[in-house]
Amino acid sequence: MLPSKNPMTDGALTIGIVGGTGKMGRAIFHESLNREDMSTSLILARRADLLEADRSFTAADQEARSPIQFLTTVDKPSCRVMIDFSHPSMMERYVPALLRSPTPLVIGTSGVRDHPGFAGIEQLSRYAPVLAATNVSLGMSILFHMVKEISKLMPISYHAEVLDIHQRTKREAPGDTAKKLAQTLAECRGKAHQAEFPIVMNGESRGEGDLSIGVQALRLGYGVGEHTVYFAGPGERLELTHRVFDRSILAKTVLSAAEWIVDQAPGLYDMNDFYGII
Ligand SMILES: NC(=O)C1=CN([C@@H]2O[C@H](COP(=O)(O)OP(=O)(O)OC[C@H]3O[C@@H](n4cnc5c(N)ncnc54)[C@H](OP(=O)(O)O)[C@@H]3O)[C@@H](O)[C@H]2O)C=CC1
Ligand SMILES: O=C(O)C1=N[C@H](C(=O)O)C[C@H](O)C1
Repeated sequence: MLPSKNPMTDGALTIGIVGGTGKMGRAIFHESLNREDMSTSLILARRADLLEADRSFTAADQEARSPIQFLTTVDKPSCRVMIDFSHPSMMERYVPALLRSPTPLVIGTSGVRDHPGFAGIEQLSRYAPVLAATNVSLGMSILFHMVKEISKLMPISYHAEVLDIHQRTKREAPGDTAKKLAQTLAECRGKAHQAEFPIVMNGESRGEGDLSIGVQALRLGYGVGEHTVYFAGPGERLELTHRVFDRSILAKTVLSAAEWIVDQAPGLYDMNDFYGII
């Protein structure tokens, strides 16, 4: 059931944010304040009391067009679309409610596909549209497209590697994007050359003819995210790098994606569907 009408939020898309205390959760919330056509109606966190005590949230709540619910578990989704950038363990705190009242979802949290809770997300996608986005950047969707095309042209003898650089505090190492880049390389190179390209982590020593694709992660500093795909052969190396400089760009894209997903039919979507990239 959708939330009841409120004259202050009529016409505005109400969003719920999972992981309100996190870097992305905060960025999404603050971007939503710049959108006349959106309103945050609920924020889910492990410690909802911390959010209520946080002046940046309470001040915004007072100015908001309608009150924000600060929750540790969702019983009934008081939002038109839910947005999750948090930790896979958070799924159990809101997915049952979304299944009871089918609600569109944008989920960008790393590691969710390897978590048992993802079965609930797949179930939800039978009744509501779900966007599961490993990486929301346009440049990254284009990089995946380029990697597929280059894999068709690159000789089998050229080595391919992936480097993932993120802020020191990022939990996953390597992250989902790096793993997916390596999987895409393995599949596309495998198809082009009718051969097996195993994926290895942490750059163990390998022979020249070894076809494996290495994935390395550096966790340092305070930036956002950077991924490089390397192809190296005799006397040359091709490097394709994607860098994100500003988390607010990611947050703006997430809000556009939330706006898009509510108009889709039930199903499981990815960022290529949003950007229209084949
Ligand atoms: N798809 C994409 O394009 C992007 C995806 N991401 C992904 O989104 C997620 C959040 O990123 P970011 O905001 O930078 O991360 P932060 O570490 O800043 O925030 C993590 C959030 O998850 C919550 N959380 C709940 N349970 C746990 C737990 N067991 N361990 C750790 N955190 C927990 C934290 O709550 P508490 O405050 O209580 O610890 C916090 O709200 C990550 O998985 C990241 O990889 C990030 C950027 C872009
Ligand atoms: O934690 C982050 O910041 C990011 N995580 C995602 C990942 O590792 O795939 C996407 C992006 O790189 C930002």
